[in-house]
Formats: sequence, structure tokens, C-alpha cells
Amino acid sequence: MGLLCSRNRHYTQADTEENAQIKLLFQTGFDEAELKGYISVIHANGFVVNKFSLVNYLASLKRVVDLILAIMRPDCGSCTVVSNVLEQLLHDGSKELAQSDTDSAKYVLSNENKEIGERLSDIGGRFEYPRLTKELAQDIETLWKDPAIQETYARGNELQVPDCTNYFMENLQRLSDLNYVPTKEDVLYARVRTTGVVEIQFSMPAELFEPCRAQLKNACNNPVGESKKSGEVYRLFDVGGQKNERRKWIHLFEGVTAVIFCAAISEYDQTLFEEDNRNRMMETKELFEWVLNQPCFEKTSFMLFLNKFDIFEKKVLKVPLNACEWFKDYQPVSTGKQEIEHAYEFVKKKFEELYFQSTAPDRVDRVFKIYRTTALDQKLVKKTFKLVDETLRRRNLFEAGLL
Ligand SMILES: Nc1nc2c(ncn2[C@@H]2O[C@H](COP(=O)(O)OP(=O)(O)OP(=O)(O)O)[C@@H](O)[C@H]2O)c(=O)[nH]1
Ligand SMILES: [Mg+2]
Repeated sequence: MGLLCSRNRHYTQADTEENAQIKLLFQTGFDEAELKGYISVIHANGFVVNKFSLVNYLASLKRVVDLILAIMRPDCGSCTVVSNVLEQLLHDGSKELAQSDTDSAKYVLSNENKEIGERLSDIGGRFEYPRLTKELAQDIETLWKDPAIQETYARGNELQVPDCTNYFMENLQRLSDLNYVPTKEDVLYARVRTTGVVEIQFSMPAELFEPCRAQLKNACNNPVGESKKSGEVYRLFDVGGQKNERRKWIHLFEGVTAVIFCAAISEYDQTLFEEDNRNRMMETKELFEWVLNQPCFEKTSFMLFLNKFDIFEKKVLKVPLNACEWFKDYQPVSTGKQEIEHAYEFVKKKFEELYFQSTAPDRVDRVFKIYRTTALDQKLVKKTFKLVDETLRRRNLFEAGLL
């Protein structure tokens, strides 16, 4: 969820997890052994079911399959089961669906895939998942293509279906290869929930900050971190965004140079994993406000990443922005690209307003920048970090009275 950049922290708890995008961009990347280390994570993603990722999806899938099986059993009083399970599963909007036989039929797995559904459902209930074999991959692929599952997937926003689902589903055969070695993309797409605080150090390659370099040389030797041949050293603290992770953040807040707050703007119609009836965007709004108001951030720079733009641009043409309470006053103006831009600008403005409302007049000079990002896009992330880097350098020069 969030990242903190610091020049001189002494925090020692460093997890073994790393931020893959940063490692790929600013460190050595992954060698083959490291990539192979990701296989089990990716298989858990690409395969089924459970704790956090595709994992979530397949947990949802399991519930869907359970539901489907319940519907199919002739003795179970299917209408009651359908409405109870669906209500539990799909929240308010689905009540309508549960009431109508024709609609609920859409969610019934076809007869020929029923057995596969049962098999996968069984695996989904296990604590550990088997290696993704060719046979299993075939089963998942078949089930994935079943119209009932596709209908369910279309309502993924209600079911905690991870964003990477489609990617892994499209790559099942490759993933199940005996000699499979994850690609960079696989690693970036894999959902690995951050727990604790993960520190990563990196330096900006010199060519990235050329424009600032001359100024820097003349003015200040060490604007952000220690100087190294390749550039300035950043210490980045990646923190988990889920609710139970947040109490760990507070220990990090002192002495931070900049907060990079990542808000997933595509999640305006989704609910929290950890709290089923709480809209994710509303949660982000409150969280951002809370972070902005922390006394220790009075002078801290804020970099707001409006992330998951790739999903946002597709979604916004199908799901109205005012699905989220915060965006209730949104009025679409057009179609296609223009509409996407309009919707994006609207969201951006909401965050800007929030920033200024939450920033006392005497603090308005702290740096606040908003960036449109797609974290999977390496070029864009690199470019964004370059901009962040430049901003922080300028800020340091300014503070040192050199600009
Ligand atoms: N399509 C798309 N997927 C993204 C983007 N950013 C992240 N993801 C995917 O979203 C999932 C979660 O990404 P993370 O970076 O782990 O999210 P996080 O905010 O660090 O989550 P926590 O560690 O729980 O706080 C992964 O499957 C990523 O591949 C994006 O810009 N576009
Ligand atoms: Mg994370």
C-alpha cells in the first residue's frame, strides 16, 4: 500500500520479501535461482484458491462451486440455498439475482464440468496446494472457460477476485510446464501480500537524474542519501496496506523524507478483503486523510500514486464512477478516451481537495505531487521514480537555501 523513503533510518526489521518492481528496476534484478524461488508463489497465484491471491479468487471460486453444487443437489431446497448463499456471497446487488430463476441459472456450472468443480473445490479447501501439474492446469482452464465461472468472474468486484486472475488463467499451460521458470512479468503479477515492514535500498542510475546533476554538484553533495557511484541511495520501506498491518507503520514515521502513497483508483467499486462491506476507495480516502494528518509528517513530502490506471481505464467505461459514495457527484461527459480522461481528472481532483482540506494553511508548502501509475509497467515506474527523485532533490536544494 505505501512506501516511505528515508535517508537515515535505523530500522532493523527487514523481511526477506522484496519489492519486485524496485529490485528489477534499480537493483540487480532476479537471477534464475531467485526467479525459481517464486514458483510456489506463482503457482499458488496461478492455481487456486486460498489465502491471498488467485488464491482469493479460487477461494471465491470454491464458494461459487459449493454454491453451484448446492443448487444442483435435488434435495436441498435450492431456492433457499441460493438466496442464502448468494446473499452471503454477493451482497445486496445479488438479492435480485437470487430471486430470479433465470438469472441464477447463469451461475450454474455446466454438467460436464461439475466433476472438475468438485475436484478443485476439494483442493481449494486444503491448507497447502499441490504443484500445478499439466492435468490440474487443464482442469482449471476448463473450469475457467465455463460460462458460469465467467459470469461469476464478471462480478469479481464483489468476490475479492484478484486483479491478476486473468493473466494467470491465460498462462496456465506455461506455468504448469515442468521446466517452468517465472518471467519478470509473472513475478510482477504475482500477489504477495506485504507483512511487516520490508526495507529495500536502491540507488537511482546516474543517467536518470542527469538534468539535476549539474545543479546538484554545485550545490549539495548528498541530497537524499549517501552518494554512490551510481546515484543517490534511497532507503525505501514498503508497508502492508491491510488493516492489521497498519499498527506497524507508526514506528517508521519519524525522519521520513517522503511518503509515497499508492491508491488503487480502479478499486472504486470493490470492497475490502478484510471487511466485506467496506468500499475500498472510501477506506483509501480515510487512510490518506489520516496519514496526511500525522504530526510527524508536517514537513514531509507526499507523492500520491494513482495506481492501477490500466484497470481503471477499462473499468470506468463499464462501471460508473459514482458506484463509490465519494464520487456520487460524478457526471460522465463523453465516451472512450475522453471519458477516461475526464473520470481520471475527477478522481485526481477529489484527492487534491482532500489534501488541501487536510493540510493546515501553515503546512501548504510541503511537497505534494500526484502521479498516474500502472505499477506493472516498468518504463512508467522508472519514469515516475525519476520524477520523484528530481522533486526530492529540488526540495533539498530549496531547503538548503540553494535554489
Ligand atoms: N493490472 C495491474 N495490477 C497491479 C497494479 N499494481 C499492482 N497490481 C497487482 O495487484 C496485486 C497486488 O499488488 P501489490 O503491489 O502486492 O499490492 P500492495 O498494495 O503492496 O498490497 P499489500 O502488500 O497487501 O499492502 C498484484 O497481483 C499486482 O500484480 C497495476 O498498476 N495494474
Ligand atoms: Mg505490498
